[in-house]
Amino acid sequence: MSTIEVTDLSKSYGDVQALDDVSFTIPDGEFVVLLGQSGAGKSTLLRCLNGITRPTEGSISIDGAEVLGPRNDVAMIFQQHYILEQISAYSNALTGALGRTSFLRSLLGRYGDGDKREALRALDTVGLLDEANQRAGNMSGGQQQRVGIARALVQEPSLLLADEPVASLDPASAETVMRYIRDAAAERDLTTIASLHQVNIAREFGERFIGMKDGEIVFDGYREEFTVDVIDEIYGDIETEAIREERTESSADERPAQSGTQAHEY
Ligand SMILES: Nc1ncnc2c1ncn2[C@@H]1O[C@H](COP(=O)(O)OP(=O)(O)OP(=O)(O)O)[C@@H](O)[C@H]1O
Repeated sequence: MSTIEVTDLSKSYGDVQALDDVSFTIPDGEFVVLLGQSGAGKSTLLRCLNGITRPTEGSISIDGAEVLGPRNDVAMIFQQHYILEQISAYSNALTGALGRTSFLRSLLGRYGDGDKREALRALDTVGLLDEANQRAGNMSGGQQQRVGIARALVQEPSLLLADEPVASLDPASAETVMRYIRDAAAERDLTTIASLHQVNIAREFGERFIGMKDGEIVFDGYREEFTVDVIDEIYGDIETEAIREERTESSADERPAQSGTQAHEY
């Protein structure tokens, strides 16, 4: 649980302006979804937030302390979960405690009792307690991603970042994984920022939405303000054309109650 303050953040790679004067504040425990077309700057922003990438200008602070490099209290979930396939789900989850375990102890697999309890609690949070001893390589893509979430939770972060965490999953698994991320964040009152490219999933799980385009923030608001027009602004007409067409058809049809269900999702 942390307050995040991003102030006048810019990042350029040579001539490419990946982030352009980005500022926002996220209060304790908020669940924020980051949206934008490919190349909008989402990953760059997340990498700056976890200290992997140094901004060209501006600053980020977590609970008043400036981010100057990678921190143990910031955990990241990736599209590729990078779990170790040869070992169990439980052992994978335990590696989240590496940051607070001496090299020798981790080499010998001697984690503290508190860390072991935390690994089991995290596996329980993501619905994998019964599969704790299963070899990670034998699990489905969605389960492996949930192991990655458990590992991030064992890190005991105060900020959870997720970069396209469900992009490589089928729609049903994507929903399941997002539900576990959201529930884990709620259970631990964990400030969370997740970048997503599926608008439907973003709408379903987001509390606050930050829309990016060409490195700038073009929208920052809550569910009730996150309208089809806003989605147009973020993505151009591509994502919403079908929805608008459905709406036009259903009103011409004078049978709105039987129109396509997707239109009601927006
Ligand atoms: N290491 C890098 N070196 C050079 N250019 C980079 C680097 N990382 C990102 N960029 C550029 O910065 C811009 C923003 O990229 P970024 O990956 O942050 O966008 P994104 O919104 O996360 O896109 P995607 O959804 O495709 O991952 C793009 O033009 C990208 O090519």
